[in-house]
Amino acid sequence: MADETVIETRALSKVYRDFWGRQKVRALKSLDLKIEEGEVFGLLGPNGSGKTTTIKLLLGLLFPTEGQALIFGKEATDVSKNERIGYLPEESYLYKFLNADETLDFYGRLFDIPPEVRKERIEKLLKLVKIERARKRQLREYSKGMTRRIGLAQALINDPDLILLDEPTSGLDPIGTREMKDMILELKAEGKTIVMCSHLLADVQDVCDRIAILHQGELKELGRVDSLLKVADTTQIMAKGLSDDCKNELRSVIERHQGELVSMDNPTTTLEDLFLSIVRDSEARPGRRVVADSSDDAN
Ligand SMILES: Nc1ncnc2c1ncn2[C@@H]1O[C@H](COP(=O)(O)OP(=O)(O)OP(=O)(O)O)[C@@H](O)[C@H]1O
Repeated sequence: MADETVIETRALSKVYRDFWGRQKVRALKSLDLKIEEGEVFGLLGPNGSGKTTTIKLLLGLLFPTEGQALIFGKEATDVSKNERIGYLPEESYLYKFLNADETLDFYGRLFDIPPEVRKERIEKLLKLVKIERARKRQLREYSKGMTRRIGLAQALINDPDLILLDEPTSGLDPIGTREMKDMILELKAEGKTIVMCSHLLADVQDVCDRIAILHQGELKELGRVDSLLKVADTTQIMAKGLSDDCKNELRSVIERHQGELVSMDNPTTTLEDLFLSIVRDSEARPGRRVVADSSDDAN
């Protein structure tokens, strides 16, 4: 990793002006950022914090008011860098009367990809986004999850080295979300660099190596997810098959060493894992139902 700096911003700033050129909003204030090859990078922040503005500046869709945005060492406004970029906007505007094959073929032609390479790439992408079986259906019949997946395939048609994803999991159910996260990790394993912005913090935590948190156009935090989330002065031990005697002994060892036992519990799984295992189980054993037990009801 870290062979090439894919994105570098230097004091990148954006002021939106109104029709008469008067200053309206300082959307981004002096952003300094470096994103290296092979990273999955998350851009976080509340509504209006400057995430979309940053993405648009990186894509060269907006001109900075001050500062610089460099992509693969070139100015973001240099169109030649577009060949190495894939972009999934929050809403994909694809032609609803084309099917998946036709859609990918259309975008492949826009990039001047030779027919043989195009054919091979379309096969690979339909497999990656798992819509091979629906490839001949018009996009207007697609569910939200399928629409998001074909949007991703479209963003990848030029085999980009850098992929920008705007809210990749928004509106997806937990299964669609898990699949999208797995696809992001697959792309990372292929060596792609990925920048995503999202409000869904658990999704960001699952896939991102590093994050930046923006607030009111300013960078407030930047770092590796694992180190930012590490609770420095607490030790977690996970063990299986401990007897009550052993647990008591552990308690007294901690006491003897002047430590404070915060908890000694059975760990809980995540709601995502629980949901996915229930759906998988239901697919494997259709017709099985849970009869509500009054003790499980909320009081
Ligand atoms: N074209 C524009 N003209 C004027 N102001 C704009 C324009 N686009 C965005 N803004 C303002 O710039 C600020 C940053 O907006 P931006 O869309 O970058 O935020 P965001 O973090 O992507 O928000 P969200 O999470 O809601 O998508 C906001 O105050 C917004 O109102």
